[in-house]
Amino acid sequence: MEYIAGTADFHLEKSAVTLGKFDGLHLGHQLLLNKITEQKKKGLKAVVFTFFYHPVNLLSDREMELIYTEEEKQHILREYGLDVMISFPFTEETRSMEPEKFIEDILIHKMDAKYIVVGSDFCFGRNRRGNTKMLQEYADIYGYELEIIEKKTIESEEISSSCIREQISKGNMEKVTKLLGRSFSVMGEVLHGRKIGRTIGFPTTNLIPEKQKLLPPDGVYISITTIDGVEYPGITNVGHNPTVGVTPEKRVETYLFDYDNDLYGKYIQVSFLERMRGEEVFGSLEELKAQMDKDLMYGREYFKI
Ligand SMILES: Cc1cc2nc3c(=O)[nH]c(=O)nc-3n(C[C@H](O)[C@H](O)[C@H](O)COP(=O)(O)O)c2cc1C
Ligand SMILES: Nc1ncnc2c1ncn2[C@@H]1O[C@H](COP(=O)(O)OP(=O)(O)OP(=O)(O)O)[C@@H](O)[C@H]1O
Repeated sequence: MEYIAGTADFHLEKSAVTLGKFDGLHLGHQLLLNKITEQKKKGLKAVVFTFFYHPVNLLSDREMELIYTEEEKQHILREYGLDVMISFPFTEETRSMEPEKFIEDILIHKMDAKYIVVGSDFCFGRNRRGNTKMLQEYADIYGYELEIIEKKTIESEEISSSCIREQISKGNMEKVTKLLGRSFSVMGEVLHGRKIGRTIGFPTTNLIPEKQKLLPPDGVYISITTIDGVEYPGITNVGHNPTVGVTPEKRVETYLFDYDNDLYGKYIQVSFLERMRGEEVFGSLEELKAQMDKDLMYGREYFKI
């Protein structure tokens, strides 16, 4: 998959495009992604057009937390069979672009769009004036086919990135899995920890997620870790390890059942299945170990292993 980021200087030929923020790549988004990958049969390139936001949201000045980082999004889109991911700079200039100009300059001239699919509430351009009606009006003029998808719902609730972010923040991981159509995960390179874990019989893989990455509340989770395409069950702690001295950054630490190879430097994916408990401060390492033994038993029962 080609990744075009941070530049408005690109040119594609014959593309099938979907547009939006696509944070989470949830079940609703997947409907659109399936539509554009279907167009590959007709010789079109499957392209996802997203905006790259600065860590600080231009509109609210608050730091935005995202379900997936840019890098994670790329991994998932590659798995879905996309040809191109565009991460277009979201600047003052882009934000104030008239929607007609966006269609002409970006969709037609830069992307040569022959097929466009968006959700029914999709808005774009200055003051979000561009919408599906406008895209339809220009379809014949520029010769593209437009498909509009009704918002996907689950139990009469609309699926959106914002509602998924809310559920992640509450630690409702089973609900998150339902809405995403896959478990929420953190991907990254395994870093060296303080090597205390192994002294109490719990060696762990350490990930330090980017600041922008939204995480579920600190605590312990049932997890599955994917390493080189193979899935390993385990239990994961999210937090600052207060018992052994608070770490400066938040960590995602996983104890894998029945795995004892060296993982330092490997790129892994840790998926969160169920929240077990909050992160606690124990009086000693022995007390922490006793609780981790209980976590381990619960985890083994969960996976029936
Ligand atoms: C399943 C699990 C549960 C954990 N629970 C806690 C906890 O409740 N409180 C805490 O301070 N640390 C907790 N930790 C983190 C441990 O403090 C940490 O794994 C240990 O200090 C080893 O860190 P190291 O990898 O840097 O050596 C937990 C870790 C795991 C894997
Ligand atoms: N539930 C859904 N069903 C079908 N299409 C959707 C759904 N949610 C979003 N889309 C479409 O997917 C594209 C990307 O959506 P986008 O990520 O911008 O919005 P969102 O998922 O609703 O997130 P937010 O909650 O931040 O508004 C848009 O074309 C949008 O209309």
